Amino acid sequence: MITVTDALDAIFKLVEPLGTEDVPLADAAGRILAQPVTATRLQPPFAASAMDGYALNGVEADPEAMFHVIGESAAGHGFDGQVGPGECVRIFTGAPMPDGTDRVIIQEDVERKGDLITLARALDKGPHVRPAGADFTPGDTIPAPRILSPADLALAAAMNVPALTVTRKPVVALLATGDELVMPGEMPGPDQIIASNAFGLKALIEANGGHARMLPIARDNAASLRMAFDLASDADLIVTIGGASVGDHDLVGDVAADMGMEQSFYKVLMRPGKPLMAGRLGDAVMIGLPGNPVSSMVCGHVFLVPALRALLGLGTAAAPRKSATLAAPVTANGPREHYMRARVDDDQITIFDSQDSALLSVLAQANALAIRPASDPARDAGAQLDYLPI
Ligand SMILES: Nc1nc2c(c(=O)[nH]1)N[C@H]1C(S)=C(S)[C@@H](COP(=O)(O)OP(=O)(O)OC[C@H]3O[C@@H](n4cnc5c(N)ncnc54)[C@H](O)[C@@H]3O)O[C@H]1N2
Ligand code: MOO
Repeated sequence: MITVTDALDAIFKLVEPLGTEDVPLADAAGRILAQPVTATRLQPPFAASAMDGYALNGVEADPEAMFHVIGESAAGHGFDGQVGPGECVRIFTGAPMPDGTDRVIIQEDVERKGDLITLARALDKGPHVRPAGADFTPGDTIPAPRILSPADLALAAAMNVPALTVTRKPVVALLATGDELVMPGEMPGPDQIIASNAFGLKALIEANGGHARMLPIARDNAASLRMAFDLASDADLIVTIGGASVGDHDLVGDVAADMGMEQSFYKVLMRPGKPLMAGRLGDAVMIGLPGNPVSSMVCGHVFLVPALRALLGLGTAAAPRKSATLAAPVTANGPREHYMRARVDDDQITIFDSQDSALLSVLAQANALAIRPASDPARDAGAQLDYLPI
């Protein structure tokens, strides 16, 4: 058995960042920017008013001074002329500042009669002008790689870049295995249960930039498993669920090996998740998850999400950990790194009593996986403990 760190490194060795594609801005949210975006223009492209009011030369802006209104500058329709001493231009937010002006007096500080304005005795500070290029100038970039946020897309749009080069979405084939499984909504036989794992994993994959494709459930025989593997041959990542352990009906490893899977490792010093396997099958990376529902989700957080990030060109790093204060003492841990369902509230971590890897209800209450290192000694309440937010 290998450690979690060695298993993750072995998975990273199997994974290469995927190629790129161009997508329109409107479809780019959450995608991974693969090439930096570079501005070729100024924003704003001219000095612009930040308020509705009157543009004038700031040195003349004395309390109660009077000015002639000689024109108007609105957003999309600037004022072409020159503004001289004693003159001003009616101006609106976003409009170009006319030549000869450098300050906007907000209209609340102005009394207007016909074409004459009088400034108030006490003036708002101003100048309420956004200099040309205040937001960005040619050559400014949105660096890559990054997960495109709503703000990034608005910025790229302002830079007049209509399409972005992003990393192709990893296609993940999810292959549930087991004679006991039926799909949600079907009528299970007396010895059957509902296939749940692929739904949690699909959500996890898609929240992390992948495209998950659920294959039909494979039965516990070689022919059915082979057929399912064949359906997965175009995937970047094949994720099997179940059939990974040592029982007579656990055939995933054998069938994959018969189909040419080059195994990288099998069995990891962790709890839950011990029977994890990984390797290369044709052009795809294969990760074989244990079938116990919580084991498959824990391995999803610990291995699948970092593998997706590596495929997306976001680097090779373990899922980021945080730390919190133990709310209650814990006993010594065994020889496997233990990922324990827990809740973190106000920086206090409470580990649930029940840690059976079949209990999804406990997972659904958890917002963290507390991490007990292998052979970690007993710890008192108040000690710090690492966890993965989930
Ligand atoms: N003698 C030993 N037995 C077991 C060992 C061991 O080391 N020696 N390891 C145990 C551990 S740890 C795990 S984890 C399980 C993993 O076994 P498999 O990967 O072979 O999983 P299955 O036997 O197929 O299923 C286990 C459990 O999970 C249910 N399951 C499977 N797939 C799904 C699904 N898609 N949705 C919902 N539930 C699923 C399945 O019905 C079983 O109850 O092996 C231990 N045994
Ligand atoms: O490792 Mo199993 O995944 O403990 O339940």
